[in-house]
Amino acid sequence: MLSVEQLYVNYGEKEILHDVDLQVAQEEIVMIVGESGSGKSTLVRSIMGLLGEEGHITKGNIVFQGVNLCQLNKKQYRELRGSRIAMVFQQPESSFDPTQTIHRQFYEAMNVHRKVNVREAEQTAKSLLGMLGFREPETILSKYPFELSGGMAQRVAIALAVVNEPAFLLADEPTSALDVVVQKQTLDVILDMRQKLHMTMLMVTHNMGVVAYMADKVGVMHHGHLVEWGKKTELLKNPQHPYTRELIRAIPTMNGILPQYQETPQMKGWKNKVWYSETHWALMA
Ligand SMILES: Nc1ncnc2c1ncn2[C@@H]1O[C@H](COP(=O)(O)OP(=O)(O)OP(=O)(O)O)[C@@H](O)[C@H]1O
Repeated sequence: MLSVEQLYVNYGEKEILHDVDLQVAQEEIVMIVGESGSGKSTLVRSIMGLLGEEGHITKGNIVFQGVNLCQLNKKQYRELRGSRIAMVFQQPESSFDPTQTIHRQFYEAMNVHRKVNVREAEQTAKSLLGMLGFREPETILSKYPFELSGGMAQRVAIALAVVNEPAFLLADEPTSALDVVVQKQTLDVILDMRQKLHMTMLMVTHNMGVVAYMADKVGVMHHGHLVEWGKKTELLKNPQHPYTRELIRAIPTMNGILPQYQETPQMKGWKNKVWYSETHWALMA
């Protein structure tokens, strides 16, 4: 589905990403962890084609569904964003126009990619918001972004990101600005969306608890290098790189021992999922 091949990225003269290689298969959730400044957001921005004036790919390829994204022009990239690849940001405000109602934002997000009428946009938005657990979606649609709480706004931002049913969703720390309870609800919503819309995902987090909860594969970034890459279960049980060991040791648990995986009935059909009690979750957030 997506393959990052020997990617080197600079901001100006400074090399930020060095020889990054990873593959994301259909419907997989890949999580990228690493300390602040290790290059996680730069990797996501490279995939989205949003490196800005200073940033550029100096070497390597990003291949999505057989197309080399590094060869797209700005117009082609714009067409891809929001339709086949979408993004959820850390701050939900980044996804909204503060001067428009939520309904208008759904309408415009859909209209960029295909002609829809207001009623059709409303129906789609209501159905998505319903899926995301809003009991009265029409009330949400009539609101302005500032009228939503942080947790509500992030769920609406997720709905807006997936309104055109993208094949691939990128998320840069989508829950770190939220409180612990809302964090878990939001992550569950993302898992639910993945299942309902058959999306593939790459998500950045600094939280190993989140990785343990929902990743299939994990990449660990350190000083712009992808120092470890593999299936979550293997990586958590048998980390190879000293930095990964450090990250895992830092997961707070009640007894200081890495929690054991438990297969539960809720996980039926969800390969490699890890279940934690609410208490455990709160401790790890
Ligand atoms: N627009 C920019 N211009 C110049 N340097 C930048 C720019 N954006 C990021 N950098 C630098 O690139 C490096 C990687 O930053 P990046 O934001 O990708 O790291 P990160 O792992 O996402 O960090 P965080 O977890 O704090 O968001 C850092 O040294 C940062 O200072």
